[in-house]
Amino acid sequence: MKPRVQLLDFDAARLHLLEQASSPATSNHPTQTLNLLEALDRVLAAPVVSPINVPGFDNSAMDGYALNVSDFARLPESFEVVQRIAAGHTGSSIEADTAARIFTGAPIPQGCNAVVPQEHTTVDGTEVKLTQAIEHSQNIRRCGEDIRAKSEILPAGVKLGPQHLAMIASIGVATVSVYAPLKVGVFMTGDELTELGQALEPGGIYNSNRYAIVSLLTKLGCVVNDYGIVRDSAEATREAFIKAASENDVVMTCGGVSVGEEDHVKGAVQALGKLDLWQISMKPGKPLAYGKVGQADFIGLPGNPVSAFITFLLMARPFLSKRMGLKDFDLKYLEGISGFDWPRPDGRREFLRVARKVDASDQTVLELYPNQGSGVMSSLAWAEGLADVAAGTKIQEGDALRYLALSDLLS
Ligand SMILES: Nc1nc2c(c(=O)[nH]1)N[C@H]1C(S)=C(S)[C@@H](COP(=O)(O)OP(=O)(O)OC[C@H]3O[C@@H](n4cnc5c(N)ncnc54)[C@H](O)[C@@H]3O)O[C@H]1N2
Ligand code: MOO
Repeated sequence: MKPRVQLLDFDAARLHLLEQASSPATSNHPTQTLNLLEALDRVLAAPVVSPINVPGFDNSAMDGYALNVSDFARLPESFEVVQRIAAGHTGSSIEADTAARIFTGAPIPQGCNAVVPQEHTTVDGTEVKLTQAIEHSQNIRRCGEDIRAKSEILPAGVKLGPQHLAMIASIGVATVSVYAPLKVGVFMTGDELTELGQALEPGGIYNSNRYAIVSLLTKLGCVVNDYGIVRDSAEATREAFIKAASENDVVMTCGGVSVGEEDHVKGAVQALGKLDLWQISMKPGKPLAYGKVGQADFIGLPGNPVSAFITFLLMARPFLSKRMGLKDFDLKYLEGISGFDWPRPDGRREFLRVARKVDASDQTVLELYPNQGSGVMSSLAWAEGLADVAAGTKIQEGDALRYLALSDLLS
């Protein structure tokens, strides 16, 4: 009998994988200069420094009256309105105990030390009376209170979302330096795989993982080169690797990493490069493999559809994110409570497909999908999270349970 293979600890394998992920700054990955709207979802390659203050001048936060109050302890009966300042226009200095009609965003005139919203006033001709107490500096947005000139507003490694683009636009910067996307060559292995549009032969299945992996990579911001289906032969697998490794930063395969004699992926990697990791204590996803083929990183996902998806999210995604230069690449756990019993745990760490409910005391209760099989994609389509159950650990309803939100993993 062959000795039982020692599986690699999930965290140790994950950390090892992350250590192998060279950041684009150290690997001289090319950068691009893009206009802001083209840079959505791209990774900043250099910090953004503001040339200006934002706001660029003290301005009103309200439609109302800009006051020059000489003594906040002894307010005059009323203030005379001596000028009108709209946004985009500048006023002139206002004298003690006079006011300017002012609008949101308009520059605060010299002498003004408080703005009252118009709802807190009564107006009689050119006189404005206050109906509520006021404080020094109220409703004045100060120059530079959002962004200081010469300050770094975003570090390298930020994935540019709409909020970042707006912030960069507010300092008048029209272009940013981002990393060129990572090129990932993908192929699926298996004689049973059938492309959509073709009739299924006996024993055939549709190549559904292609749609998972290509879209997961695209969503992450990678350029995907899809090499299609590679038949179960050592030669075809080697040829596919040689081509994909010469044309991409990373080669990702799916299937053919288990122990059967039709599993040619590992052998091809060992022949052409180096197999660094294989067989991890996780369920689903045990046969996940990592290595190098030429200059390219190799990630071998298992063929079972749920295993491929989950190993992508938990292992490949953090690796690729770090490789893409993202500073925020690791898993983010949330706390919940089990809504189920798990009396027969596996010897591997398990990632269970769960949905979230909020109970009467506002706690997140995790409900289990009944079929946790590695081929059951309905479990993932239904799920909102992956509950993390330590190897060999029984769970009882009501126990604390950490989980990863799919909305985060798929963002
Ligand atoms: N004797 C053993 N058998 C298996 C072991 C083991 O340790 N000993 N491990 C099992 C585990 S765990 C997994 S996960 C799978 C993974 O195997 P492979 O990565 O080699 O994948 P395949 O054998 O090629 O396929 C597995 C399964 O997935 C289907 N598949 C494959 N590619 C696709 C695709 N592109 N789209 C949809 N479905 C796909 C394939 O038809 C198989 O049903 O191995 C276990 N076996
Ligand atoms: O690890 Mo496999 O993913 O159990 O089916």
